[in-house]
Amino acid sequence: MHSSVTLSSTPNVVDELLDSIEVGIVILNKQFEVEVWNKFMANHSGKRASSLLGTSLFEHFPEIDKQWLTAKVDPVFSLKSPVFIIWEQRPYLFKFGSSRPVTSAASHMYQNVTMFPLVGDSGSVENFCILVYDVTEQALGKRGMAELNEELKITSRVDGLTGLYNRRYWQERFEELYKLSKRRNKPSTAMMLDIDHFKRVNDTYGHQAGDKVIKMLAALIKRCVRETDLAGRYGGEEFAIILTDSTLENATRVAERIRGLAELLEVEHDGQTITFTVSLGLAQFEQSLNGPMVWLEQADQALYRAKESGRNQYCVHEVELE
Ligand SMILES: Nc1nc2c(ncn2[C@@H]2O[C@H](COP(=O)(O)OP(=O)(O)OP(=O)(O)O)[C@@H](O)[C@H]2O)c(=O)[nH]1
Repeated sequence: MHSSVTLSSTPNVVDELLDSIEVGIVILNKQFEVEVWNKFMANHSGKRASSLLGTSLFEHFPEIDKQWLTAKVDPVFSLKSPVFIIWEQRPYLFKFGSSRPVTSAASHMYQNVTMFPLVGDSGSVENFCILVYDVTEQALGKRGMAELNEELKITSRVDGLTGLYNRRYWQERFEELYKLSKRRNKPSTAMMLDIDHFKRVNDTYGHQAGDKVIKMLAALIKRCVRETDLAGRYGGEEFAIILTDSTLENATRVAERIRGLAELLEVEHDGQTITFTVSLGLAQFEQSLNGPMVWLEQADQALYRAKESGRNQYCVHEVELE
């Protein structure tokens, strides 16, 4: 028998109930001395009722902040009202291991806790009861859901083949970046990049080989730009990159680096070696720009000129050419 509570009529039934229920039941007095400690509590804490009864709860559970719990319990005595602590607020009151250590991803038991007054014959509150519910499964379910949502958010932003931002998300971020550039007085440069004669790659080596080329080029682009730059797959074999805090001059160096490395890249597919080149167009942000798409269009026009001028090169948008 673990509890010390006795009801005059049916003590054994009450004790059996206390010990068979899958909820932690603790009764404490005003000094936080333990009066009832049911089997659930004994099993999960590894502390038997006999070693706790008549002693302060805080002696046995140093993880419980005495000041915090005392303040939390105050309404139970002063207002005779119950108090609830849910796992989202505080994952647990008693630091118990997870009840399913092998199958569960939790290292501890998540708990919902209810504390309510026990009113004595005199009408005053001498004791209070703490109910501890194991809500680990529920908490993990909710946490798992949040992680799943996070994963979904990422996959909806990223292009599956290249790991770069997809067009929709890139566009969203680009518009924010444009607004930021309008407010800040720092140079940024837009870069459009397109693989030359990509149709030939597909036609000669097959679509899968083409995909491999796109993937390898994306990896090369990632290596050449800063983490703070905004790089996205804008179309099939077309990429858009905003080089933030970068003047046109700096951007031409990045463009030349990408161009040179792409030219040297050898993509192996089915025992064959594929080489290719890229063309690029650059346009620096100007305060006079009339919207983000105008900026991007300028880079695209520069790209078009690079193609027209023989490919495997970059061209720059020049204001006087407008
Ligand atoms: N393998 C593969 N091919 C793609 C993908 N997206 C677009 N393409 C192909 O890319 C080719 C683009 O061809 P075009 O726009 O005519 O241009 P190009 O052959 O690269 O020639 P220029 O851009 O003028 O140098 C088309 O054949 C598309 O089918 C993709 O995700 N994977």
